[in-house]
Amino acid sequence: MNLLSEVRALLAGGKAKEAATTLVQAAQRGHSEAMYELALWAVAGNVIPRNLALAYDWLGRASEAGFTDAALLRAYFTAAGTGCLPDWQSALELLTRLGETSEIAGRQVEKLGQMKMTTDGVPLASYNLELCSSQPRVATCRQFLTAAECDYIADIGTPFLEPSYVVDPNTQQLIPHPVRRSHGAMFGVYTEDLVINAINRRIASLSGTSYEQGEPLQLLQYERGDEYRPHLDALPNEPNQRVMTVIIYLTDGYDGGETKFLRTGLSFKGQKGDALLFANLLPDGRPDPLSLHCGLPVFKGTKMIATRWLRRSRFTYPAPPSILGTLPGLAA
Ligand SMILES: O=C(O)CCC(=O)C(=O)O
Ligand SMILES: [Fe+2]
Repeated sequence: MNLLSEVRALLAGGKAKEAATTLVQAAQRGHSEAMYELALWAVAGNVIPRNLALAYDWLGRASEAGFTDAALLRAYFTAAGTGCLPDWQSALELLTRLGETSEIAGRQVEKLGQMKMTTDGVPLASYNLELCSSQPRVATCRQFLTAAECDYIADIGTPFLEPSYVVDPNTQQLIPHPVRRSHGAMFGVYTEDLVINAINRRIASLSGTSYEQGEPLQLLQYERGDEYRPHLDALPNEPNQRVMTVIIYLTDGYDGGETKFLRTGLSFKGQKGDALLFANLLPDGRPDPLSLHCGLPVFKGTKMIATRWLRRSRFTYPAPPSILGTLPGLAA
């Protein structure tokens, strides 16, 4: 059995401490895959406590040991400021060096080279916003992304698409999502990259928010008959509310599938690359009932969108409770 299989078997057998100890010892011996795995554990936080700085450190060691996946993730962490201070320039340098041998990195470097931004990753763009409605505030920005950028999001996210299901709180079984019939994927910590990060920065600049306020970019795919039934994007009893939503249309040429605000009648169907922005809250911070909207059923073709929900302040997923209280062998 190889080392990671052994670690996983220990974990599955309820021996979390032994699993973590084995992993840490292998990482300390210079086993690059173990270093990478340890970094992933430190991000996930379900076995050992979440520790992003530690994850960043182990990603660094794994990349020095020549592990490309670790180097790619480290470049992204460097750009996003995950476990370190954000440093776009260094991230791009890391990625460019990786691009000499890694096709994935090379493609990212090429895409980034086509974007207008400062050396610090600040987008250099002016946006032509057209107001569609003032209550709720809805605006569009035509050709917010290029066709190539839309294709990139769809390409990178497609392998992660899953049917939209939720866990039934009563039975703990997976059941179809009550509001959405579609396939979805999230660009989280492991799947966001510098290109998606740069797009998220552009979304922040378009919406006048900071990059940190965004939830992970979501990819949604609707085939014939799929839809997003009427809903509010604002969450019940949430102090860090979703103040705004940005939807980018990644495909066009499908029938049906308009985004519709049911209480005002406003309906929008973006062309590939267009963005729709809307406010979800009333001036007093409560969810705005007029922001009730849906994605109407698709009749023909495939609709793909990218959605980013923007919070009032910095958004981070809370760390899950971890099985172990400390990281064996490395605890201070
Ligand atoms: O599919 C659409 O047009 C709407 C999507 C939506 O409401 C959302 O992502 O929050
Ligand atoms: Fe929505």
